[in-house]
Amino acid sequence: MILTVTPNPSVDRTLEIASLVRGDVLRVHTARAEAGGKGVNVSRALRRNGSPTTAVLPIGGAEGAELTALLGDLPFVSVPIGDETRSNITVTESDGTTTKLNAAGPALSAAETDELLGALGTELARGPRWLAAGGSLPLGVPPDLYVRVARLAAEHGVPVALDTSGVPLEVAALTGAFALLKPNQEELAALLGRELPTVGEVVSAAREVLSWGNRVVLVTLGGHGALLVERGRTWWARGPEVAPRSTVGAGDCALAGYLSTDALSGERLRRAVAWGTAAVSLPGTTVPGTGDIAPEAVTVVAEPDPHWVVKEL
Ligand SMILES: Nc1ncnc2c1ncn2[C@@H]1O[C@H](COP(=O)(O)OP(=O)(O)OP(=O)(O)O)[C@@H](O)[C@H]1O
Ligand SMILES: O=P(O)(O)OC[C@@]1(O)O[C@H](CO)[C@@H](O)[C@@H]1O
Repeated sequence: MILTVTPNPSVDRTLEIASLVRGDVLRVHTARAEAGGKGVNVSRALRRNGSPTTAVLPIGGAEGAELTALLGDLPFVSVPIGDETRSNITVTESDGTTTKLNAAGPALSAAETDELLGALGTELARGPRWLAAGGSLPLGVPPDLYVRVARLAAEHGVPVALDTSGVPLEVAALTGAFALLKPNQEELAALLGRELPTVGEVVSAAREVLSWGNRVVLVTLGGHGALLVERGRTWWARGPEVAPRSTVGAGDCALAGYLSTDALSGERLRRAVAWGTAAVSLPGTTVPGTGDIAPEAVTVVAEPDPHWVVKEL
């Protein structure tokens, strides 16, 4: 079983339009609402592919009631909060451009934060294979929440995969307490404070993160696939070119794909990229099922050429 925790989940509202013109009245041709937030998406992707999972999350207000309904048959444990769960807006254009407007979200009191950790502790005691924690933190929650999450998981011997950004990532990564960190290229660049335009530069940044004590870094590179960096070993995997429909949640699906198997590293990376690639072809925050995912179409290279360019400057 894979447990996930999402301190700041959302109702993801997606508006599909022809093209975005600032200041105009634009016609929406499709509108959808899905359960969102990074851990929630990891759970949704695992569930859709038959892997047992439970999501832990705070839920409040009318948006929270809608989120609960949108979770459908996903096993979850929710902690009631006084403030309202957020809605995040995505605008996708017909050329595949995705624009996202993420709300700050509710404020959580210290007692609500403790209740969330309490609920997580109860689920950790059931002995999940992994805990995947992810996303921004709600207002009022100290930036070291993921450090507390890692400590709690360590008490139960559960490895933690973390996907967050900004200060919570910096604070967490520096403790070196994570079995896996999943930054995208931008998040890793922000963490290290430098641009990472080539495979070699991404790999040395990831190695720096490993030197703090973390065990594995999975760097997602958008259309360039993903790099898996372990101590002394690196793999790069890329999927076939696809016409993106919405990139929202692709990183979460990649993480779910990685966690879904105990295969050897290169194969786990292949699965991550296959799940991520499948996600971008689907609208909104829709997660792919087995019919969408094509691991055989993914190329995996061990010890890739460090000179390959993965970001134009
Ligand atoms: N334009 C694209 N074309 C093909 N595959 C893509 C594209 N964008 C993303 N992917 C696939 O999805 C994976 C995750 O993408 P990305 O690096 O954008 O994650 P992310 O920024 O963490 O996403 P999010 O935060 O929205 O979940 C990539 O490793 C790749 O396999
Ligand atoms: O604001 P955060 O917590 O950083 O990100 C939230 C979010 O953008 O992440 C998911 C995609 O990864 C979406 O479902 C959700 O809206």
